[in-house]
Amino acid sequence: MRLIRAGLTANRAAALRLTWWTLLAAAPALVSGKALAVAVDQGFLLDRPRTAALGLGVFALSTLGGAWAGRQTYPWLAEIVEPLRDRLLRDVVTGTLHRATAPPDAFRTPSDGSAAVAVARLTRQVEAVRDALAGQLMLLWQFVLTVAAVVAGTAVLAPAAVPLVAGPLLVALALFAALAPATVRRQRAAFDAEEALAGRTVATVTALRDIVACGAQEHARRDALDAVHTHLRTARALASVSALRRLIVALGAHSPLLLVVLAAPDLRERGMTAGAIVGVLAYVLATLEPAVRLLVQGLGASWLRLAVAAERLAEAARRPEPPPDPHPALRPVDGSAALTGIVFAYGPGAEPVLDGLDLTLADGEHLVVVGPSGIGKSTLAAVLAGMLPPDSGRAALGGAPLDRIARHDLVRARVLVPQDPYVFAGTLGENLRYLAPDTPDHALTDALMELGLDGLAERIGGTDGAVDPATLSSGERALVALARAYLSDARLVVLDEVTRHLDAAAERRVEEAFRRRPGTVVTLAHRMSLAPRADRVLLLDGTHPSTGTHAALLAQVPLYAELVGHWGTGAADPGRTGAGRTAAGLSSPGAASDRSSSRPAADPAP
Ligand SMILES: Nc1ncnc2c1ncn2[C@@H]1O[C@H](COP(=O)(O)OP(=O)(O)OP(=O)(O)O)[C@@H](O)[C@H]1O
Repeated sequence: MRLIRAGLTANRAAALRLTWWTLLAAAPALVSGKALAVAVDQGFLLDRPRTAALGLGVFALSTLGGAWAGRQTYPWLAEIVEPLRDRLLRDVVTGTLHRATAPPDAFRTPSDGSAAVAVARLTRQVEAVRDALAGQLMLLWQFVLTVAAVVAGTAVLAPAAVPLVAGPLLVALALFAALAPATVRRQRAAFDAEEALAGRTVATVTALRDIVACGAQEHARRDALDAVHTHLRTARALASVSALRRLIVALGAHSPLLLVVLAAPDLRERGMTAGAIVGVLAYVLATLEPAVRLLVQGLGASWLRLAVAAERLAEAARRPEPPPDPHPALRPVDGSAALTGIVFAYGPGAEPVLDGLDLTLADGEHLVVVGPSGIGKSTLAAVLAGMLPPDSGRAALGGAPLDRIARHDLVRARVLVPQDPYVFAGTLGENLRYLAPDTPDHALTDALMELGLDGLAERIGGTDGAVDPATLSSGERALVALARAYLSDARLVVLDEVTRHLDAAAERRVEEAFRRRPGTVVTLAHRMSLAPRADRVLLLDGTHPSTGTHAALLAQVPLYAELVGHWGTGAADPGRTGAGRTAAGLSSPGAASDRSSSRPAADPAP
């Protein structure tokens, strides 16, 4: 019922059109009595065959018109029923699959053990419910309007006959409504008994050999007979309800006929014409009787079947309550980060790239990560950003463990700009607003100036100008990606060697822009030039990572001094020359205060 009500209110327009066409389809019921009365009173009784034929012709034409109007109701009926069917089907399939995949102890799995079979069976049941629902809805609609037409027609033709027609009808309908709950109960009991009997029979037949082997024939026979008797009892109870339904039809449709015939002399004395009485009889016999019979027997039986089937489908649509999450999601509160004992390897048998790494970052701190090429800087960046889950150890962002942060919160909390940043075809504004769609125009303009993108913006016609990624230089692509990260809400920004695409001046400008922006910045550096200006530097050397200020590392870590020396002498990127890697191999433990431990430790800073 809830589903039907929801369907009708959701599609008011279709419900109104359905009412309109059903009203037209019921029109013959209204016209038929009057047309017959005219044919009798002014045709047959006055010996005017043409008038009689005219009256009968109107009757026939109105019937044809009613049939045509009846045909128009179906598309609107479908408009109401089809969405209901879709919804029911979705709920039932979802509910079944949810229960099938729920933990076995918490929820019952489908009895045949196969969700696919259960879904297929329920889908067929939904189709049956859809058909039954459409039929019942139509029946109910037509009944209400037909009865209204009969009562209105009788009131016009022979007002004194209205109580004779409407009185028994109302009593019959009241009885029908009062009996409905008991009938539903009996129908359900009959359904259950039938299913139990079928189940018992299948079980007995499939276990026949075992039953004979155990000598349990008598027991099996008793069980089967019990099920048969229960089925018989419930079927009889249902049959008695069917008999009552026949009585209701007799009361609602046949007794008015009898009453009008018995009261005919009296009605004649009170001024009713013979034609009017024939008209009322036509209303009762040709219109009211079929309508009541259809309602009580048609609606009665299949509505009950529908109610029981819908009840079962509702049970199938029930979704298991999700078990309470023992680890509810957490949100990062700031841009701080903490890595503790991080071990990460690309594959089960592979040598770990990060092996027991510790690192803590305060909110707002700027860290530069240096080290030879291939040492694990990008891997560290991906672990820090929650893109690579570590094999062991704990990673936290803003006080929340990374694996407890919901995806959408993580996306907002941090941004990683990769070595080869991505620019998509679209306007410059769309590219820059990608992570922060609500950025106002003035903030966009400020960011362009801050990062040195104003030249590009001018060239392509402002932030609404189209960006063609293929025509941008790698430096411009890097700047677009950097500006995108700059405008985001992320409190942790990780820049993976992206500034290598920029010249030293542009790199400095970007660095200063990010200095003014609130939040933590981790820069994986290809040049040592960034290190002296960072709050801290992390040197990855494969076995003994070290952190500290540039000055402290320079003084205490030979590898670091070597890297800076290479840079100072104008050598190419030491990481890429391989000099760093060699130096890493040569460096001795204990060179810096936090390198003395045998366990690699990036914290604390000296
Ligand atoms: N997807 C991957 N699958 C397997 N091994 C990988 C993968 N990505 C990186 N590696 C290996 O992990 C190690 C660390 O790589 P990573 O890219 O983190 O180093 P890096 O210090 O960032 O290097 P570079 O400075 O050259 O970017 C390297 O030996 C690399 O070959």
